[in-house]
Amino acid sequence: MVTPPVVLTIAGSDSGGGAGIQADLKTFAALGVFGTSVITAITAQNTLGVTAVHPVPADVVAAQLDAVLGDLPVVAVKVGMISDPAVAKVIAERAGDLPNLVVDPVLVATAGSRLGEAGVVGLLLPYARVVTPNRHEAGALLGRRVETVDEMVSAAAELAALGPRAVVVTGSELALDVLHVDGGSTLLRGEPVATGNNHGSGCTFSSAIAVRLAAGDAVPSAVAAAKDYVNRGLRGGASWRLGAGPGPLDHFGWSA
Ligand SMILES: Nc1ncnc2c1ncn2[C@@H]1O[C@H](COP(=O)(O)OP(=O)(O)OP(=O)(O)O)[C@@H](O)[C@H]1O
Ligand SMILES: Cc1ncc(CO)c(N)n1
Repeated sequence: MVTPPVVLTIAGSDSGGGAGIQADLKTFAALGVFGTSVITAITAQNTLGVTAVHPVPADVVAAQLDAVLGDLPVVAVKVGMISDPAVAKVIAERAGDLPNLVVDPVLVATAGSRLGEAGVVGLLLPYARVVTPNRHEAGALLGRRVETVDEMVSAAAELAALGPRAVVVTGSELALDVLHVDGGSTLLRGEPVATGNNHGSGCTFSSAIAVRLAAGDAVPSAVAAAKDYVNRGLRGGASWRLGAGPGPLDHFGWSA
């Protein structure tokens, strides 16, 4: 086999396996890249919720980053859960070594637990090639409500003005996302999937974007491919039962 591209996720661990680092590494494996990981926090979590969060100290995050970047040829990076400003600073200081940086603002888990702060995630926006908030996260970053499609369009443009080269405000169950890139906005319409199993959809989406950027795609085609991959994962997992709450996606096409 030829040497695969190396992609890095900097994120929190979800013990339930559906979101966070676990969703990211599954996405990387499914899409044919070699996944590496820097863990920012350990969460005790399942499909019903989060029962404990243990942040990893900033110096240990820095050591993980240096270990990966000092040895492996990372070509794209996804950032998920960051709850500590000192960890955001460690990442920002190494931004020059983090190509194709996709930042997924993780603020609240599906079941309602707080996992991050808008003020901390905001520190990373200037370094991002792509930022992928859902409507709620976009609203938290801007300090107002973002609900309608018009509000998603203006939020994407305002977030782009904070420094990232592109912004995707995702519409969750609407399957309608707004992409802002190169000064213009595009509506991305997907096929809505009727499913309760959406735990980790945002993690999967941002990781899949990083994979396509690693392959050299421009942002619009990377985002379109990621949206398609998430849609297949949601459809595949729509009728399985993994846990009593919102379950994970089918990352590997097992249900196809
Ligand atoms: N039920 C659905 N049917 C079709 N597409 C969906 C559905 N739910 C989410 N998506 C798509 O999945 C992608 C991820 O966006 P989503 O808004 O779910 O992320 P998120 O809310 O950040 O996820 P998370 O719950 O992991 O935080 C987007 O392209 C969105 O349109
Ligand atoms: C660790 C972690 N990261 C991200 C999310 C968002 O889905 C989650 N629930 N848990």
